[in-house]
Amino acid sequence: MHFVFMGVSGSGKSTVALRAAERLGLPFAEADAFHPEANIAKMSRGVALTDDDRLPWLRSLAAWIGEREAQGASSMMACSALKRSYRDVLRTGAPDVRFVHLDGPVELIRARLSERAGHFMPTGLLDSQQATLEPLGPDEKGAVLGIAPPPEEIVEAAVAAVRAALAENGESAAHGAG
Ligand SMILES: Nc1ncnc2c1ncn2[C@@H]1O[C@H](COP(=O)(O)OP(=O)(O)OP(=O)(O)O)[C@@H](O)[C@H]1O
Ligand SMILES: O=C(O)[C@H](O)[C@@H](O)[C@H](O)[C@H](O)CO
Repeated sequence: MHFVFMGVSGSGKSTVALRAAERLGLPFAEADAFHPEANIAKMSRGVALTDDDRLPWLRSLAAWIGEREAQGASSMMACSALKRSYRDVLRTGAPDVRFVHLDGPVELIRARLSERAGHFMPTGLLDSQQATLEPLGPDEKGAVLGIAPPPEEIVEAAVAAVRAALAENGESAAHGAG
């Protein structure tokens, strides 16, 4: 089973998913690290990516999930996955890909982004991220977590949700996808 922490830039995907993956001993991918240089350059200039910019990137992420699946491992990823069609690409990676949407008020996210240092993503792209975001549909497997609490609390909730999902499937994180 594979878990993608999704949400707009600044929603806390990297912060929460990395710590949850460490807690659960799951392999982790930071989707930002898979962007081609042209995409990073574009976002750094304050220009939003298009569907065409994102497609090869999403395919490379689906391939990463597919590799973990082939190894019999579960996995965790931090990836904006803003549109359903993007999540559809990620779902091609393995039979069971689930999403954890980190969701909260845009002004809270803007405040966090304006304080974040050393990241290529300008705060000015947040409105475009919000406009592009399509929340999970009722038929999409996953969960929504609020981002107001401190990170440790969200990590705790995420770990519990992932453990519950794995247990329902008769899997345990410690042994990968059993
Ligand atoms: N629950 C939280 N409470 C307070 N600050 C937080 C919380 N979660 C994340 N942050 C801070 O908010 C900023 C954005 O978080 P983070 O970089 O994890 O977001 P992201 O969704 O991965 O963003 P991007 O997609 O742009 O990489 C960081 O400076 C992080 O330390
Ligand atoms: O689809 C996108 O627009 C991108 O994935 C962005 O969301 C960034 O990569 C990330 O949020 C910035 O750190």
